[in-house]
Amino acid sequence: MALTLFNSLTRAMETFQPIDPAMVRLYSCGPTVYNFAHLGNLRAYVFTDTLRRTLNWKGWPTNHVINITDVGHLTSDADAGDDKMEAAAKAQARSIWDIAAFYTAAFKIDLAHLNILHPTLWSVATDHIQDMIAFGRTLETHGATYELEGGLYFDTSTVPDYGRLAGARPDEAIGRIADVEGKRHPADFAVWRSSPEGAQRQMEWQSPWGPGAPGWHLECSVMSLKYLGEQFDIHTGGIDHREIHHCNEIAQNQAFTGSAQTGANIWMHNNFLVDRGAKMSKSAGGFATLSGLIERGIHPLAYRLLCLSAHYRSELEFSGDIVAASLVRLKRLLIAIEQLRAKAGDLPWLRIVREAKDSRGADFAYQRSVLEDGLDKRSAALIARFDEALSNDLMVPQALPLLDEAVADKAISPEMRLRVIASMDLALGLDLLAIDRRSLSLRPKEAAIETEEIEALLDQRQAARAAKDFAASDAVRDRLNAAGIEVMDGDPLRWEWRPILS
Ligand SMILES: Nc1ncnc2c1ncn2[C@@H]1O[C@H](COP(=O)(O)OP(=O)(O)OP(=O)(O)O)[C@@H](O)[C@H]1O
Ligand SMILES: [Zn+2]
Repeated sequence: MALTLFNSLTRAMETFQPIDPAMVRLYSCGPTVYNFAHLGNLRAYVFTDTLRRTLNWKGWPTNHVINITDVGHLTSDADAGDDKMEAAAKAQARSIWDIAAFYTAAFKIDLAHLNILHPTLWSVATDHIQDMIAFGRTLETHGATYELEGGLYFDTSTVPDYGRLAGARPDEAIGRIADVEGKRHPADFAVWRSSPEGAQRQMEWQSPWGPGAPGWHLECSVMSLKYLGEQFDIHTGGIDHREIHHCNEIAQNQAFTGSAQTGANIWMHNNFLVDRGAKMSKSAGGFATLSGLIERGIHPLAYRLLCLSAHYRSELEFSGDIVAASLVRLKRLLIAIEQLRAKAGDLPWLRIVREAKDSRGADFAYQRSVLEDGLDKRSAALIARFDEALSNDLMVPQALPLLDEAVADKAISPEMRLRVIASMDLALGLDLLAIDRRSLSLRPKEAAIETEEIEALLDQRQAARAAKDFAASDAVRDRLNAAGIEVMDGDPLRWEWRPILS
């Protein structure tokens, strides 16, 4: 089935046609590593991972590059303020290199918790300074820049359709500030920022424009070009990047190549995770992190499931209750899968499912051929409907219920149902055959009770209810509540509990 994707550039659904079907080239804007990623940032990478897994599931190998921004991202995307890395280093009295190494490692741990596959390549901005300088020189020789005291600036009037991605009219300033003396147009931006006279930055390099550091937009243009070529298939990022960062990348790409090509055929943007109770911003501080969720007893894959429950182009609301509900949904799924596994016996194909985790961009054709070989008609129909949902601009919320259908369809043998689930999970990444209900039950750090005790009390409560001793069953519930555990009874599969989050 053809894959249709929404292209932010044309604002239309397009049939995906890879430039080279033997290797789809995909670039994702990576994190700025000056702090822990917040849950909103991580939604962007669950989206990217779902896209990449979908491509692999549909038979395309991907060369997937994610960058690490360890220099150049200013506190305002609109080209003003301090470098986020410099500011964090100052605030924490640590070296930038320390900060970058620490938060890069923390980011990769978050991704592993979310079962996000490693890209083919991590590219670190500070490893590419000379490439960036060379790129800037070319922009200069192509007449796309001008020099100011603050550094080398890109002249946005030199590209004919500047801001097309943002959907802005050429006479609109797209919310820029013109506080840099001599800037010709508010939208012009720094390609290279010179170090201010007398003030040495922790991170600075010699350049034809004096000592300084690259602009944030330059990094992505340079690294995508270096590893994926002048025109590649798909570029991803959060919706906030559509307005400035990606417009500027495109402008640089066009000035560099001297063509109207934007750098990527398809530009895709995930919408935001919003928390009505708190600001989802690294710079603002006080944000929700994945490790924070884990400490409160929420398994990270419950957060992944929450991300998958909304289409990537819709806003997704976050709250303690919503993610706790997602944990219950995942638990129910795992209980049902456990029961299927008990009936199915040995699953010799599990090994290849595990190995898919190290794929680094390889397609899943082999894994799928093993899993789907000899499927009966009903199972094949489920897979076909799953394919249809994913192929419709990654309509994962419509694909998820098919997992439940696969679990429940008694007309299909348990072993075959499990193979269908395993194939679907290659694209969904919920790790359904690697974790079980028990591994999902993380005891909240603050909880005054051990998991075994919770389970034992639940059994007691179930027995009391069966014996119609409601006073005893209520007493157990109250005890659990007091320890920060909410009891959900009446579940036909098994009584459950979840941490009280709000
Ligand atoms: N609330 C959110 N929901 C979804 N994606 C988001 C959200 N906030 C940021 N993103 C995306 O997360 C990715 C990583 O962003 P990055 O590390 O550059 O964050 P940042 O801009 O420094 O953080 P912040 O803006 O929160 O201070 C980007 O693709 C960005 O668009
Ligand atoms: Zn970028």
